[in-house]
Amino acid sequence: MEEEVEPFYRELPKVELHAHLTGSVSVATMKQLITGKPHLNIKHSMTTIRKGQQRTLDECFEVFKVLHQLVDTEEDLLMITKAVIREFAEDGVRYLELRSTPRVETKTGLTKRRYVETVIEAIRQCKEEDIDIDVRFLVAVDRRNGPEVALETVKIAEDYMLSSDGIVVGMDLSGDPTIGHGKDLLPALQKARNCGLKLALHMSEVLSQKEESELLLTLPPDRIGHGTFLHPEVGGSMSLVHKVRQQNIPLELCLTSNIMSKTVESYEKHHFLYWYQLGHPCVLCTDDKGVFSTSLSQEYQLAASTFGLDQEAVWMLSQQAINCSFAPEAVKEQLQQRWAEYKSQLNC
Ligand SMILES: CNc1ncnc2c1ncn2[C@@H]1O[C@H](COP(=O)(O)O)[C@@H](O)[C@H]1O
Ligand SMILES: [Zn+2]
Repeated sequence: MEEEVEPFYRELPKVELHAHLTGSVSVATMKQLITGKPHLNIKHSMTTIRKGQQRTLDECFEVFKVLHQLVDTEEDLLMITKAVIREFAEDGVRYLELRSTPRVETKTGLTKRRYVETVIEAIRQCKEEDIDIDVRFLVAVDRRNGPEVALETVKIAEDYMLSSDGIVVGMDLSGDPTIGHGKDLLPALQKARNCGLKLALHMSEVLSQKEESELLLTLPPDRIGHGTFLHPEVGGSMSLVHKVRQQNIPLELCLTSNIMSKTVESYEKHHFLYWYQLGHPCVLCTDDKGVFSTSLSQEYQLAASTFGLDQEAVWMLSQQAINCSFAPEAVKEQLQQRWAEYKSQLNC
């Protein structure tokens, strides 16, 4: 898979803004985890969806349950986080926002706070090891767990935003989109926003979420994950499109994820084209690079070949992502400079 990506896409500096930690665990790391826990009797086919294969979104959430069994100690969590960061860096990602849902594992003593602290520790260690990537953390709310857990998670995120030297920058809303309703989570998300946490919310990943998306847009979120069914041609509405455009809310678009989990029929029919043609900020992302056997450079290459983007256009797409990030302004400026240097080297 990796060899299929042309050097231009690998060398292109990239910003990854939508990556779920557990879903980003690579095949090599999964092998290591599976070998270390033979009693779980987990087979490889249960953790990765290979190229050309598809699963329903429901089946994808079953895969996450298996992965969570494999990652149940602080040690595992530290190891996978560092491996995922290294892999993104090797793929040319220079700025990464990782998101993950804090979990409790009573058997091993893992608590939600230790979970967050361990991810932060892994990010710090990578920095000390001089891995060439700036990593931030979005604390995730799993929608299936309801309003109380959401409020508890906001409190945790707020505490670490204040004590992590800028590593925790925001929150994510994710989880099975067919379970729970955004209206119950609105107070928690409002609270997060009010205390200065940025919001990246999965919205309209499935068709039935029109009303919920209207409601979430009142916050408003700082970025939208997927937004597959926002526009009227696929069952969304002009009102949703207007609100997203008016507020200039960037979309995090994950081509392979949507095709493999069958919410989009084919690459050609991906809603990237709709929003890109409107000139709306679109950021290419991987979602779950391990589960969906992809990489960010591969996603850029796929977008370019599917929608006929030349190198200049691909470059602009990658550069535009800097401004959509939750990095402080000074960091954005540094990244812009780096991008400009790369551009003169690549001559595109
Ligand atoms: C495929 N589309 C998707 N839609 C919605 N939520 C998703 C997702 N892919 C991943 N997640 C969310 O990320 C968790 C795994 O990473 P963490 O354990 O948090 O690191 C999943 O349990 C789910 O809540
Ligand atoms: Zn996602």
